[in-house]
Amino acid sequence: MLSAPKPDAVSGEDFVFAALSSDRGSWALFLDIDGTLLDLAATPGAVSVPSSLPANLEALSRKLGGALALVTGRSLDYADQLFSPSHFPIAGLHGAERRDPDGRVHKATATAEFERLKIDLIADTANWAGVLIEDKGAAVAAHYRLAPDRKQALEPLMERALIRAGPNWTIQHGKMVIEIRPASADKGEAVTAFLAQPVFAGRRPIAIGDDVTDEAMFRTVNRLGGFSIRVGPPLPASEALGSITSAKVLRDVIAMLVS
Ligand SMILES: O=P(O)(O)OC[C@H]1O[C@H](O[C@H]2O[C@H](CO)[C@@H](O)[C@H](O)[C@H]2O)[C@H](O)[C@@H](O)[C@@H]1O
Ligand SMILES: [Mg+2]
Repeated sequence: MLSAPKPDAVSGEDFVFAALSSDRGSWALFLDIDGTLLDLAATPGAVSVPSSLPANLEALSRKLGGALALVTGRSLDYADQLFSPSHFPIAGLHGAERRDPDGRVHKATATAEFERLKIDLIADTANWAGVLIEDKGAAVAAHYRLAPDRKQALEPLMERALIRAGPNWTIQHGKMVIEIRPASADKGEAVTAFLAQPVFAGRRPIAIGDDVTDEAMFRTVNRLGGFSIRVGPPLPASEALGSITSAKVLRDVIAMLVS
């Protein structure tokens, strides 16, 4: 439930612009994808990647000495396709998958039971108009953006699916979506893992995200003396220290930083 804006929230765009235009050697940047770099769309497949964005991110990454990573709930492979031909260090499935700056890939694997429960979820919701099951390999998302009334019915369905998945998976709530994701790592742990690597080590992290899953990386960067930014209105319930109005404003700031 949305509540009143934080009165003391810092302007995220001013902070990012000032920090990354003057002191690039000190900062590392961790960027969520959906709702942060990209505008939200009606379905996962309907997102549009502005044609200048991958090149602008590459240019910014170069200015940061490579210390820029994408940290997303998408699968690593799907997120890579979105930004193709660019390839950034990336964490997928909310932190459970990762490709490090040296190219090493850490993948999460689905069990046979997990594969079966995904098939059953698709069958169980086949007649629920507007509900979309997204198969992400070792995670699965039940989207209800096109059928908000189905949220209540999806919750127990996903809780039962989680029991079948077992203790190595957990529920992840998000914007008009209920997911089952590997419990092995969250976005905060993914940020910690990146910061342990030479390209990122010793830098202060800035994390930018828009959703519940991003709170884990906000907590991590706040604890490490970095800065956290929520895209959207500042919320008392969020641990982000600053806010940016929209994904478009963030993209404009990135474009200005590399122009
Ligand atoms: O961590 P993120 O990069 O923000 O990914 C979170 C989820 O994003 C996608 O779902 C969301 O965006 C869709 C496209 O705009 C939208 O239709 C949906 O309602 C949102 O929940 C993606 O499909 C999920 O797999 C990600 O976990
Ligand atoms: Mg997001």
